[in-house]
Amino acid sequence: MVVLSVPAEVTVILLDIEGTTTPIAFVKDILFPYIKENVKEYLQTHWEEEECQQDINLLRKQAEEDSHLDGAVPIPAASGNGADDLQRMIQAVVDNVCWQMSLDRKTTALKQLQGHMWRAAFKAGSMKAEFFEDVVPAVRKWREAGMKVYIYSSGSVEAQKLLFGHSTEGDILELVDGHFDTKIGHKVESESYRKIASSIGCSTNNILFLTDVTREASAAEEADVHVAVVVRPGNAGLTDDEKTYFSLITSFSELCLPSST
Ligand SMILES: CSCCC(=O)C(=O)COP(=O)(O)O
Ligand SMILES: [Mg+2]
Repeated sequence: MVVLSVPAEVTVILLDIEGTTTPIAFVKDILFPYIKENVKEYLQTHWEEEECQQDINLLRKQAEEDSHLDGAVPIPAASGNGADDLQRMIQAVVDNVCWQMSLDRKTTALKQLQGHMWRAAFKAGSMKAEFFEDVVPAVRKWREAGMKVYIYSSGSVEAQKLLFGHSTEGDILELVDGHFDTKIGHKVESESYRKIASSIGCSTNNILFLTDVTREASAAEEADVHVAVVVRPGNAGLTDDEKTYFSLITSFSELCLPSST
């Protein structure tokens, strides 16, 4: 088995979700279709609720920022014109969500609404999150060895907790020391990794970040975070240069901690 030695200064392992702990297929074939199929009904049912109104306000703000983009869908403010007005707004939100999802955008606004929508399905037990089989045993081992384990995903912290709390491996939320999402910054910006280190209370070089996306790995590395790119079935292919440049792993079991034999 190929082994990647974890540098001695590493005390924190920071994990991406989609393509790293969890198959991209689970996200693309289960989580995202659920949103597309249910968003209209969800908005009709929850429109008056404060949480839903906050989500819509955030989406409207994002739509304003996106107005220069090709195909962007604006979300009008209420004109106070009764039921027709409401249906027009709901349709605009649906169209905006579908447009963002067609581009796999990682905006905080989209991710927040998605997290709130998945809540019902996870809590009802009709959806269970998938993890690669090496993930749970490796994370347990790292924690036993004294490592802290954090998550950094574009999915909202609330959505992350749903996945870890309702997985095919059971409730594995206790295996995670903390969660970060795009509220701390985007994953392709190196400043996000400095902020994460500061929030954890460590130096950036105490962190090892595992991700499937090389742009995220480069941003982390620019902040002096150690990185390894995770190669999983269904992940996007890497160029020859990327394969040469980055440390690659295909399973968490390939990581060898400093004290391990
Ligand atoms: C954790 S929520 C489900 C996945 C998701 O919406 C997403 O955007 C995952 O992105 P990641 O940063 O984990 O690759
Ligand atoms: Mg990912």
